Amino acid sequence: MTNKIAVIGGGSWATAIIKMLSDNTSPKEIFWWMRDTEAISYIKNFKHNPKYLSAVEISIPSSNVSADLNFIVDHADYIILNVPAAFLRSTLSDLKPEQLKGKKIISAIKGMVPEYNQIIATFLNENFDVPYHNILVISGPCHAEEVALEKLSYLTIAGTDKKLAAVFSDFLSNRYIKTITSDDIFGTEYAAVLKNIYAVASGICHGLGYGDNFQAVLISNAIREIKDFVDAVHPIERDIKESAYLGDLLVTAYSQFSRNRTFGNMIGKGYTVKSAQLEMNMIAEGYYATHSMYQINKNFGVNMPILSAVYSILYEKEIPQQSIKLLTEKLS
Ligand SMILES: NC(=O)C1=CN([C@@H]2O[C@H](COP(=O)(O)OP(=O)(O)OC[C@H]3O[C@@H](n4cnc5c(N)ncnc54)[C@H](O)[C@@H]3O)[C@@H](O)[C@H]2O)C=CC1
Ligand SMILES: O=C(CO)COP(=O)(O)O
Repeated sequence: MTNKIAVIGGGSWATAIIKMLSDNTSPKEIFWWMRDTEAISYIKNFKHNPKYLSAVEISIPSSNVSADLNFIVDHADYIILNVPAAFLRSTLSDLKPEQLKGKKIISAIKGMVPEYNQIIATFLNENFDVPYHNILVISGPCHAEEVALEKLSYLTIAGTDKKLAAVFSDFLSNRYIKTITSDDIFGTEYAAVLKNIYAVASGICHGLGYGDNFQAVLISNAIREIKDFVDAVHPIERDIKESAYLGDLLVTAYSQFSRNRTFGNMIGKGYTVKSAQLEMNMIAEGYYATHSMYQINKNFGVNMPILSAVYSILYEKEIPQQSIKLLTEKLS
């Protein structure tokens, strides 16, 4: 039986995932949903996504690219969700839970559904009755731009059903993608959400003129905040130095390709949130995640001074210089 895999979303990461799946040799049929009908026509005519990773050649059949979500979902056994988290609820609003019955749903999103302050696995479970054993998460330090360049990258596939994680990871691995499996679906999701916030913090500090010496202190403190939070939310044995946790924090905080760092840098340089968002054609999940995580942490009470500083800048109109100056007194 040929495995049928759908990718939902038309941005950089969705385009990179289409490339990874296409460059993997196991037999499969790939479907692709995106909302932008002009981009779909362009892909059908010229085999490239016009707005995101436009150098990547798209080799899937034209008839498998569509803006009809029902058509794409009904054709697939594996559904990879990859719209930014802020748009997930509206994207899936016409879909009924029965349509996802028995299907394996994989989140490649690193963000929280803002309407519910939920990670994607919980959102799918509570709103679409998808059992946790049918849910996987794709994470790990990996920028879409480097996938386009076929630079060696490692992805972690996390799921409560480790066998399913192994089966799915065999669809993604190829000559430049190595896959690791994990059963820590909640810790992996929360760590991926949090690292975006710390990359925003890193960008803000860079924009304010702090140097590499301070960045190293900031990121050392950030990984401790991540560890304390994920241990509080989902206390299992985990090594926070694994690439899905520490690795993803490092690449997002330091890479030239990071959307979150770029967004933070603009805030540090004095842009308003609105103008920084307008300047980017891409989505910095850390902006939305800061709000959700700040609310969630009211229940857990974990000491997270970096999260609080970023929240005060993005949502309480605090002046970045002042918030970061106060933060520097709390780091060690
Ligand atoms: N880009 C990357 O290297 C990686 C991204 N991710 C995650 O993948 C997810 C998707 O991000 P990217 O592909 O980077 O997005 P992107 O920033 O490249 O593109 C933005 C996407 O959002 C869509 N969009 C914008 N406004 C919308 C609206 N009102 N309704 C619906 N869709 C809208 C655009 O059509 C586009 O598909 C995020 O959760 C991100 O954290 C995860 C790993 C790597
Ligand atoms: O998750 C990512 C890299 O692993 C992408 O991070 P950015 O969204 O900040 O580019």
